[in-house]
Amino acid sequence: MLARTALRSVASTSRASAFSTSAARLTRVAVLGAGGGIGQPLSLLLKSDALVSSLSLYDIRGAPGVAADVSHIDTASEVNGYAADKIDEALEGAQVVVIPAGVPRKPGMTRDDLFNTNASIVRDLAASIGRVAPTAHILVISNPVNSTVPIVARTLEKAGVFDPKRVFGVTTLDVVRAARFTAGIAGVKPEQTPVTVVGGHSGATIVPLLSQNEHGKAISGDVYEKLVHRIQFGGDEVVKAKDGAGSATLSMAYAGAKFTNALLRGLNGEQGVITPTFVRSPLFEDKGVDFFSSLVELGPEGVQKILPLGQLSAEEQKLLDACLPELKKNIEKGLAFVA
Ligand SMILES: NC(=O)C1=CN([C@@H]2O[C@H](COP(=O)(O)OP(=O)(O)OC[C@H]3O[C@@H](n4cnc5c(N)ncnc54)[C@H](O)[C@@H]3O)[C@@H](O)[C@H]2O)C=CC1
Ligand SMILES: O=C([O-])CC(=O)C(=O)O
Repeated sequence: MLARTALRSVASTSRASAFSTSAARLTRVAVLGAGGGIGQPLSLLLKSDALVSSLSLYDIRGAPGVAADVSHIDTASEVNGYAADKIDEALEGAQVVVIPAGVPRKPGMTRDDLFNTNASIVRDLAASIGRVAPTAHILVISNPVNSTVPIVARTLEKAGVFDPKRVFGVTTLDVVRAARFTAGIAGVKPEQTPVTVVGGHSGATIVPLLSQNEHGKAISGDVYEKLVHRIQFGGDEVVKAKDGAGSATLSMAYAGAKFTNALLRGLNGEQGVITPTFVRSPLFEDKGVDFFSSLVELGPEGVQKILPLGQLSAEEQKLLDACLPELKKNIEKGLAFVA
């Protein structure tokens, strides 16, 4: 029952461009890293979201140009661009802050290899948010997500403004890939194969719960193994194809806009907005894993309810067992960086 309701709700978040306008509390959204490969198309998609009333685009390079460009689009929201020394102005009044700032992978690198560069970028941005927009909802895209989300949480905690209902790691691209790849195998439309993906956002920490979808459940043996591997390592596929020019940007912008729209609908009081996201979570606290991605119901204050995983197959239990120790290490690395 839970699984069925949850899957219907995930499917309901799949209309990234069918942005609802009714009874909307309009929202000021800031994008930090708006000049980058993800930031630019994400800003474009957010300009098309009727729930966004004001878009604040910030980057250490190029944000005013992106803002001027995007601002010509004929939707009602206002757009402003902010250069490197204008972080405070960019964050002023922001209710939602999306962070795709930081370096992407090159072939041969793991997401964890980005830690040395991206940890301090994310920590410093989180400190600015804590100071200027302490009640904003923060959506972290920058990798390694398994560590950058704990970095944001601990930085806000140190500033005395951490609210676990308002900090999210964006794992939507794993959900998008899982639906797409499963549909391809099943020969149906991706709307028919919503897959809940839990855990974290890198390799073995990505755990797709294929058994909870009727089409996913029918996939077994070698095809199942290959599908799980493709969902877990979909990012590598893009990194390899881009051959040194970066990682997923367009599909990530789509996923980022989709998650932002889900959050905005929840903030606006829409009922039953449920999607996986990486949050401070009690689900595996007893195993020392304080952040975990699972289905989360989004509401007027952000995280409204963290849902249990539901029934797992024997294969999924094995994947989860492999996920938890690696995720724990990634989380501890992030927390230790701030401490
Ligand atoms: N969560 C997910 O599923 C995914 C996460 N990513 C991650 O997103 C991040 C960004 O990727 P891309 O956009 O492809 O990289 P990019 O290099 O094209 O863009 C990053 C942007 O961040 C800006 N930046 C760097 N330091 C900054 C700071 N202190 N303040 C504001 N802006 C700053 C850069 O000037 C650049 O414009 C990477 O860490 C990548 O690994 C990428 C794909 C999926
Ligand atoms: O693979 C990467 O480095 C970017 C990413 O997180 C993804 O595409 O899932």
